[in-house]
Amino acid sequence: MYACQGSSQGSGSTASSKSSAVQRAPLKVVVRVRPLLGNEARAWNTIRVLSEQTLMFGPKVENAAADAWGHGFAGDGARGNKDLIFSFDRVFGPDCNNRDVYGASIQETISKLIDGFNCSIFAYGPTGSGKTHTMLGNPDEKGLIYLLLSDMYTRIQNEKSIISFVINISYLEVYNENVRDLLSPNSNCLKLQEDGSEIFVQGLRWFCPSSLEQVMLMLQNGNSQRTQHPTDANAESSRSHAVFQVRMKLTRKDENGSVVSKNVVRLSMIDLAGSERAAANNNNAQRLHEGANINKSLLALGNCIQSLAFGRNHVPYRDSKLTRLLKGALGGNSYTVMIANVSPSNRAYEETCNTLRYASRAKDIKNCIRKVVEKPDCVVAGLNLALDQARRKIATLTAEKEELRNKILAAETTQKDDLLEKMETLLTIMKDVLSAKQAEAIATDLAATLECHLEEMSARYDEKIEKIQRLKSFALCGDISVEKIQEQRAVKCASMKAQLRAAKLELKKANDAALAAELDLEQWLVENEKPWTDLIGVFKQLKEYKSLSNFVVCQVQKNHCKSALEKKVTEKNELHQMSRCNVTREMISNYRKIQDLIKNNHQDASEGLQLQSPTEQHQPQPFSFRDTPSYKVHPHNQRAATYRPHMPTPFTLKDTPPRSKTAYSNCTPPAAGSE
Ligand SMILES: Nc1ncnc2c1ncn2[C@@H]1O[C@H](COP(=O)(O)OP(=O)(O)OP(=O)(O)O)[C@@H](O)[C@H]1O
Repeated sequence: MYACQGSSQGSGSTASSKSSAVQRAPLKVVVRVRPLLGNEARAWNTIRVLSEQTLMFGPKVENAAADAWGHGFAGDGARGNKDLIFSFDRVFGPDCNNRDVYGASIQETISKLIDGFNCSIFAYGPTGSGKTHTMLGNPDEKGLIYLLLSDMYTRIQNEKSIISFVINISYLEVYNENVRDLLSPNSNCLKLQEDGSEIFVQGLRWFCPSSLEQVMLMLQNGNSQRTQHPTDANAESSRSHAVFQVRMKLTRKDENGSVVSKNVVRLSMIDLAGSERAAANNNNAQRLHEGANINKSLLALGNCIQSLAFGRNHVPYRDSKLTRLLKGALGGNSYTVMIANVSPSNRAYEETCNTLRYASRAKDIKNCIRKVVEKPDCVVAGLNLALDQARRKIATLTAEKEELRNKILAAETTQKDDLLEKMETLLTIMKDVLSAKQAEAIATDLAATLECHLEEMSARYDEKIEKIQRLKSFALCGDISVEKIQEQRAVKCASMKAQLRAAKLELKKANDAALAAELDLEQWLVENEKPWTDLIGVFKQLKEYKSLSNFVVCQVQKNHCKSALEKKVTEKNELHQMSRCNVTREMISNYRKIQDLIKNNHQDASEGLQLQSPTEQHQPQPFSFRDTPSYKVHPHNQRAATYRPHMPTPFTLKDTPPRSKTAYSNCTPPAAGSE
């Protein structure tokens, strides 16, 4: 709705502007006496308006005739009989409305603004005296701000052929010595910055409304943000000082359209918080704190007014945020109107008296006003402003950059998580595919087995049928039993077929599942081409690792075989060794048996045939293994004298050649274990 200017520039649009001609302009001070309100029916009236410029405060008894509204005067009270006469630029009695006040004291500020002068209007007075009623009004009675802006827009419309206007507005409040932007309620407390004689509010937003309606809407929004709390004197008491500012850039052109002059003027409209007695706050801690701050700032304002009125060199503007903000309006370059609002009720006796005294003193303040003409050296102000804006933009951009960096970091983390999640999904799909493939393989195997089985069964069945047929033809077997057999076979065959069908169905399901999983995988791969490619890389690597591991396994197996073989050889050798030992042992035993036999034969011969004693007749040849039948002297190796038994054939007696009895008589057996 509003074009935001984004400027924090406060009261000093004229920072580097040069004055054309300096004029001494006294503060215009008007007093407005509000009527006694419904709840003040029994109150005494402390003010009597004498003329358009004078009033009497605390009139004496003889002057205390009932006023036009039938109220008596406080002349006969303890604090009466003062008969103080005050004169001001204008006095508005209780019968005057906002339009009267506007027409007689404010309307002329429009001409001053368009002529190039800064203007300030502020409402001053105790709580419940009618400041807000005067400045803002209500739906039935528009306030001075509305009336002034409304006239200004009409004037702008009338003069747009010769003057072009650019209007910016801002609205702030000073509450408990903190400055808040009422048009950006979420903003923090704002800081005041001084640039020479001018005051800037850092971070204050300026808006560019396109119509009077927009201005009033913004004003309304700002008012809704303003701090208000009920007090004894006012149910809707404003507990802050509100400053509404309008900055106008005026560009005058001649009949040819050439720029004649440029002015940047400022109109400040201030609704001050009302002073009050601490006792009137019912001892509420927050209200007391507020009241103390309000009173402190109003006291600082009173001191500034006093210093300015007495022409002192030092004006204590820095004593409060309010006086710092009003520096331009009080004693500075501004045509200023002070509206002192007072209540005629004797309940506000002290406050009214003080207000009238300060207002009277303020009349002596003379501001130095000069036309604010935008000249080349004003460019410096513009540049300062631009610099200020650029700095703020840099700060904003830096903050945005930081925010973006954080967002990118967060996004990266999320993407990583996403990728991991996708990988997990892929793994799950792959597992599904694998199990589907395995199920398919099992089902295929089962189907093949069943088919084979069925074929085999069918063949056997056919065979049996044939056999039965044959038996039927030749044997006694009746038709009925053959039929039964056939029936049983058919049942078995049907069950086998059913099994086959079920297996085929399983196979189909497995196929479908595999297909679906493959499709899922394909889709996933399309969606996640990159992680898939990466995965393929991983799989390739895995394949390489697998072939490597196969190779290692082969090597291990080979080694294993080798060691098994070696073990077998060792076993064989051991067996061989054992069998050799056995043979030797058998040979020895055989040899002994032969010796015994020879002995026996020899005895028999000696007894029966009267043979010569072998010792006498035949010296037996010493036993040599050459005599054994297994000994073979190779014709080409006559020198070989080593006994090499023919291992598989055990040595037996029947293999020994017939020999003379004496030949064995003195034989000695070979040592056990020798070859
Ligand atoms: N001229 C007037 N005519 C009729 N009623 C008035 C007039 N001035 C003030 N009032 C009424 O007096 C009451 C107090 O007025 P207002 O809120 O404007 O006081 P105030 O000075 O702004 O007080 P505070 O400082 O506590 O905010 C209101 O109900 C208002 O309607």
